[in-house]
Amino acid sequence: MDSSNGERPPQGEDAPAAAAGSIGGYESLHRLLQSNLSPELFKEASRLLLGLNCGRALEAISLPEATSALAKAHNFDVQAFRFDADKEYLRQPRVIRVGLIQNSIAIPTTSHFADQKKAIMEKVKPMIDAAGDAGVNILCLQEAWTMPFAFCTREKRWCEFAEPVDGESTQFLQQLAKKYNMVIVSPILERDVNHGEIVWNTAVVIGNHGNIIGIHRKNHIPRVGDFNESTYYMEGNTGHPVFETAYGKIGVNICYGRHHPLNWLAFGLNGAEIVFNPSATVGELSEPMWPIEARNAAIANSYFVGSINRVGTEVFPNPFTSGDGKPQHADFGHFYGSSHFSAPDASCTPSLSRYRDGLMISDMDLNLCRQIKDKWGFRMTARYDTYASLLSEYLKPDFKPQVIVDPLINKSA
Ligand SMILES: NC(=O)NCCC(=O)O
Repeated sequence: MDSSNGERPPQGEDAPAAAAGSIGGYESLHRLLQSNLSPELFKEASRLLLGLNCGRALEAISLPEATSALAKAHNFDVQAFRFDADKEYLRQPRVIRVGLIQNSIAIPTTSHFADQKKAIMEKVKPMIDAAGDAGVNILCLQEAWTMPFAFCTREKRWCEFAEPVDGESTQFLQQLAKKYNMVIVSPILERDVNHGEIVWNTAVVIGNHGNIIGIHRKNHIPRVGDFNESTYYMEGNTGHPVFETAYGKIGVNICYGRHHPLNWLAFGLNGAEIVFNPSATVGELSEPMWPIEARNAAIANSYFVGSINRVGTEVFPNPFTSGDGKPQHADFGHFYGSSHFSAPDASCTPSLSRYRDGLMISDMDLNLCRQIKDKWGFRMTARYDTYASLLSEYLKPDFKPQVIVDPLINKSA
């Protein structure tokens, strides 16, 4: 199974020199296995790693020539797959096409801020065009896509990248949303002009008519490693909205929210059929978690998840520390890309490149969500009443954990 429609650089030993961020010269674990295992063993490994959809390996789908040509001209990875659902007697299939874009920044972080933003927008534009040419219905960009992920620095000057909800990047995407009849989820640094000009980490959801459907603000703000984001913005105040779009019901769980199962649950309870997880995270911190958390959320909540992570290493003008004893440094480490989709039936796509820009496309029959709810009954068997009473007790200052102590605990045998 190789779904690459773009021009792929040589892999493994054929790679001229292992590209920074590659896995020994390979763009992804999937491609490493594909190149080094026999076809039979690769099939078995893929079955175990990616699961099966309707009893079969996920099929790659072919894309229009225009999409492949853009991928080749702008050197981005493009992959495309199809999640099926069973045929139903009473409902028609609800197949939609969904896209995820991952990218590196375009010019050094020392450049003029206006130039940096412009260069990123110019870089991402052909990828959005490629998605539009491929007939993508819903597209999601990465977290804070208009800027370098400068929150490691704690320097306040990066707040200048913040924009009002209807600002420059939204206007840019509104035109494209209209042109391609596409819903676009745009995660930005938001400047809340009506509330003291404070800053939020926000996803703007743009409808396929170019209208702003609404926003969601990141619920969980990290305080881990160099992710010093609490210096810039507070925990979001928008709850867990689900946006009913022309193509399906979507939610946005921004980055660090993926470590919180109740955050995922809340989007599910509000009826999401797809939850996007636009992220910015680095290999040393989170890579072992990356393929697990989103996939688990898709399984536990019977919805699709689209996971997106930026790529590359962003070096900042001034070195910084984060109070963790590490020597001062000027970058976060490598953002490992690896964007992918997970489905409610536990299947998932391979990941995009670990170091190149990329566009992941997947067709998905949203009927799968209810079919999996009916099959596994997770909603029916959940004990929301007991969780709710535990949580309300837990919130009380005099909460006592329900622990039953073995009266013989200190008695020698
Ligand atoms: N952007 C962000 O919230 N990153 C935190 C690190 C992580 O969750 O892996």
